[in-house]
Amino acid sequence: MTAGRFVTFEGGEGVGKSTQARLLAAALEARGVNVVLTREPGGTPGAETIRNLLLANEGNGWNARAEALLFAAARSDHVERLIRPALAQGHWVICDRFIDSSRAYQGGGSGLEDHDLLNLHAIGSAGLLPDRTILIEVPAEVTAARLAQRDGAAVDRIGGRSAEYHTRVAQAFAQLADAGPERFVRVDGLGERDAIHARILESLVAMLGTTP
Ligand SMILES: Nc1ncnc2c1ncn2[C@@H]1O[C@H](COP(=O)(O)OP(=O)(O)OP(=O)(O)O)[C@@H](O)[C@H]1O
Ligand SMILES: Cc1cn([C@H]2C[C@H](O)[C@@H](COP(=O)(O)O)O2)c(=O)[nH]c1=O
Repeated sequence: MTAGRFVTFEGGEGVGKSTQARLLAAALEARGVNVVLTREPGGTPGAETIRNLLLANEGNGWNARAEALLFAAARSDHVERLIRPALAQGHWVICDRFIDSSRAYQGGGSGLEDHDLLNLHAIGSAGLLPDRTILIEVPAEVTAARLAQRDGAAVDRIGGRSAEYHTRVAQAFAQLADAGPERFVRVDGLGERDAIHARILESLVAMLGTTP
C-alpha cells in the first residue's frame, strides 16, 4: 500500500480555509481517494478538549509559551492518534491548520522564536510536515466583513486579538510561504469559491497523478 498524502490549509481568520478544505475533500472523494478531513486545534477528543481551553473566552487565558505548549500537545495527540495512522493506511489527510499556524500566531503574532516552535513540534509530533500547504490570502477588510456575517459579534480568544496582531500573523504566513516554495502554494482567496477551488486542485495535479 502506498503512503497517503498530507495537505494542510493555512491563513488568517475567515480567509476560506474550511470552505476550501471541504471542497477539496469532496473533489478527492469523487475521484475515489480515501480522505480524512480534520482540523487544528482539534481532530481527536483530547485535542478538542485542549481547543476549548485555548479558545474559550472564560478565565485568564495563557501566556504565549503556555499557549504554544498547549497547541503542541493538542497536535501531538492529533498526529499520533489520527494523522499518522490515516497516512499509513494510504488515506489523504486534509487538515484545516497545522504547525504553520503555530509559527504564524505564536511566532509572528506573539513573538516566540521559530526554532523554539519547531523544537516543540519535533518533541510533540516528531516533526511531521505536510506534503503540501495551501496558504489562502485575503485582505483584512474583506475577512472582517465575512466574519461579521458568519459570527456576528462573537469572537474567540485568539480571533479577538488586535488588528496589529493579525497583521503580524498574515506577514508571518507570507514569509513562511516565501521561504518554503517546495511545500507552500499561495492562493488568492478573493473571488468565487469554485474558482478558488479549481486553482487549488490544479496546484495538486502532480500529487494526484491525473488532470484536475
Ligand atoms: N470565496 C468566498 N467568497 C465569499 N465568502 C466566502 C468565500 N469563501 C468562504 N466564504 C465565507 O466566509 C466565511 C469564512 O469562511 P471559512 O469558515 O471557510 O473561513 P476559515 O478560514 O476557515 O475561517 P476561520 O479561520 O475563522 O475558521 C464563511 O461564512 C464562508 O461561507
Ligand atoms: C492550530 C493553531 C491555531 N491557532 C489559532 C488560530 C485561530 O485563531 C484559532 C483556531 O480557530 P479556527 O476557527 O479553527 O481557525 O486558533 C493558533 O494560534 N495556533 C495554532 O497552532
